[in-house]
Amino acid sequence: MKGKDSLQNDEEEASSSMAFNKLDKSLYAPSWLAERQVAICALCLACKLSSKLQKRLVQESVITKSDNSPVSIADFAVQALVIHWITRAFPNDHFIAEEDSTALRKDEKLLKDVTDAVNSVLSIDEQLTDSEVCDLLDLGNRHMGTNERTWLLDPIDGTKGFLRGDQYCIALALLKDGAIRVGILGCPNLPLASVPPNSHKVGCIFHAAQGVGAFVQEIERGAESYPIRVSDVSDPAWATFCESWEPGHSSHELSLEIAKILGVNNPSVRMDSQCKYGVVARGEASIYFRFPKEGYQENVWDHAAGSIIIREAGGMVTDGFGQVLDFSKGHYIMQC
Ligand SMILES: Nc1ncnc2c1ncn2[C@@H]1O[C@H](COP(=O)(O)O)[C@@H](OP(=O)(O)O)[C@H]1O
Ligand SMILES: [Mg+2]
Ligand SMILES: [Mg+2]
Ligand SMILES: [Mg+2]
Repeated sequence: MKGKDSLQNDEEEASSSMAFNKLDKSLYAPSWLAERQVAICALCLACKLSSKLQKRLVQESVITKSDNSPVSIADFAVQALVIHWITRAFPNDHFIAEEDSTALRKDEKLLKDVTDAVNSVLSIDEQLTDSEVCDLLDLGNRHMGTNERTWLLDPIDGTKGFLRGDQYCIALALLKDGAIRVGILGCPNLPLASVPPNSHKVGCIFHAAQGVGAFVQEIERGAESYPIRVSDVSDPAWATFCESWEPGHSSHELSLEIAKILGVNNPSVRMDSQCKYGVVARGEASIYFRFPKEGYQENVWDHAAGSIIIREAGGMVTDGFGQVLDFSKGHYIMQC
């Protein structure tokens, strides 16, 4: 079964919509085809790089940031690579990304390792210099205007999982006119699972665009996309919920308490990163609970891509009070 709204079909849809567009602009909904194609290509390459780096992980190359969270060569290298790829196609676009070059500019060896890592997946004529890598990283800190096209990037989401050898993902979303329009999650360690005929394979990319639907595919350029839907379980007794692996990121006690009140019988699925959104979007779990400590402000790049994938798969993402999330105010998520 191939998705009715897969990337290939979008091409025809987009060209016929162009004619339609001339008649009535207000009825024309863009399918963000070029953005999705470029972003999927970027994440295919980035997943290849992160998988390589996860296999030869050297703990000494892990730095602790000012908020006590870890960052590795992979976080820097993937951010530079993805921004390089997106900027080539869309040179005027802006970025809000998790990392910057501060640590690398102070450590020659670390910078060289990061540049070597990025160049290991680029062709000979595309090789980047140390200074280009730093500049690309810092494009992630450009402030946006209200209507600018802005990509929200988490180069390695779930860095703790990545360092443990577990789940992590690369998360990219496009914000335009105050709303998330496109979301892509590259999940190199997540099985394709329920997607025949590739169910034995590990590694998948979830992607969605506003009004187009949500899909999953193998981590391969041009791979076929399959539509996904959230679970249709309506009785909480049959529901499965997922939550962070790290108890410091989300209270396991509180989610257990709420699950009991709802009458959920199944044990929780604990997993790092926005892979949880992917698992819910394809119906393998019904709920994702996240209860950080009081005062913690969630970053836009930790939820933007996952949110649109859930919404396009027929689900809902809100804060604890049922309010829709606002990704348009800078680094932090606000309530609408
Ligand atoms: N005290 C805290 N509470 C909630 N989230 C936190 C946190 N400290 C870090 N995080 C965020 O949790 C993300 C990982 O989510 P999860 O627990 O679902 O794997 C981290 O992303 P990074 O790994 O990109 O830094 C980080 O942004
Ligand atoms: Mg981090
Ligand atoms: Mg993150
Ligand atoms: Mg990160």
